[in-house]
Amino acid sequence: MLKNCTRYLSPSFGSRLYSSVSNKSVGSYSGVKNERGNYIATMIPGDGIGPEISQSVVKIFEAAKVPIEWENVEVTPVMKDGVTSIPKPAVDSIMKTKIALKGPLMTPIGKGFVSLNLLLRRTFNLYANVRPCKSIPGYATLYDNVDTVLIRENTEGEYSGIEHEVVDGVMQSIKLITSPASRRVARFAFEHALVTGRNHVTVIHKANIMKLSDGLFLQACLDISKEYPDVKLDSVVLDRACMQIVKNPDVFSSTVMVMPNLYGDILSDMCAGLIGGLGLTPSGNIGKDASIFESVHGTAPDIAGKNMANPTALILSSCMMLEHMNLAEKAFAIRNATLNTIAEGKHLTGDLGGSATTTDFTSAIIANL
Ligand SMILES: NC(=O)C1=CN([C@@H]2O[C@H](COP(=O)(O)OP(=O)(O)OC[C@H]3O[C@@H](n4cnc5c(N)ncnc54)[C@H](O)[C@@H]3O)[C@@H](O)[C@H]2O)C=CC1
Ligand SMILES: O=C(O)CCC(=O)C(=O)O
Repeated sequence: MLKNCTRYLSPSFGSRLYSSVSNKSVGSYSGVKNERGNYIATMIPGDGIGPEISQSVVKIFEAAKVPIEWENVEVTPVMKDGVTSIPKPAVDSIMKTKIALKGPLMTPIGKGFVSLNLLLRRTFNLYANVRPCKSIPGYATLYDNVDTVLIRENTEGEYSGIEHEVVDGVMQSIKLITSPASRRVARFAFEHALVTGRNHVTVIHKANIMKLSDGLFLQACLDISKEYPDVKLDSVVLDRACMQIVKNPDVFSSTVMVMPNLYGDILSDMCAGLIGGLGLTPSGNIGKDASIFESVHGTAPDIAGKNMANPTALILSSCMMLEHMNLAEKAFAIRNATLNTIAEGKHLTGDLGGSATTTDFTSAIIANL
């Protein structure tokens, strides 16, 4: 059922297997090369720092001779029958290519159009959001042993977007949890645990308080675990998990955490903080028919347009994308060059305490390829 798992071992950085599962029924890439021997991938440059960091990936892919041609599309809010939608050229491109790299998209706070990031995930049924977070050798933080893999349900939960005013001064947001969505993300987590050799799944929940919704999520994981007798299952309530991760992240370094949507969003930013910040953490939104890879961070409006952004998170996301496309050698080369550049410490961007520009850092990675 599963392809053999290859661990990508780097002499300097050890295993950093970020790739998603390869079981077709759970989500794998099915694109084909064109007549020039290249795959076509959709590029959504995004807002804020998005165009700067996506340009960095484009340059690195060119230098590394990655067999990919980009199809650039913009994602801006368009109204269709009174509902916010994704522009048709973007939808058509992803339907065709089945794979995309996405810069961050801005969402207005407390008003305005719905999140286009969430809309993309729902439009393509990208039900599992894989967010790995691993300490960067040579970049010292309080911790040198972070190695977490977090899988977030990506289509419902607190992010269903069902909100209304009950009466003046009383608002209600619905947290929607369904058995099918919980079971499919649980199955993804078990498949991921198998292919990465972690062989352990930890459900993060608040079923002590949200007995029905989180209770259903937890039960779905328990049910699916019966199909995976070789994978250990346990569960931890969210608050305790947060305390344990900041006290000793190693506790979670041999398990795959799976959780409802909002918990995954918050915990993954917290994990990013343990290794040096949001400039460093990648993610993959995986679906059966398409997948979109993106940084965990947002548009960083405070530094946008200043050539100051750290492109590492998007570069590592692009490496996850390459692994998903079975281009593991290219992923290995680019990831190593990026991590080597950080470890050398000569061309660090401002978020890591340096003064290099995005373009300086990118050139240093290319020199290290
Ligand atoms: N998946 C996506 O596209 C996401 C989009 N957003 C959106 O982004 C906008 C801004 O959100 P914020 O809350 O300000 O979060 P943010 O992640 O954009 O920024 C938080 C802080 O981290 C820094 N930062 C983030 N990425 C960085 C990078 N690559 N290099 C250096 N520094 C970096 C920023 O400068 C800022 O100080 C909002 O509209 C939000 O809705 C937020 C998170 C994810
Ligand atoms: O869509 C947004 O603006 C924020 C989304 C976000 O933080 C996430 O779910 O990763």
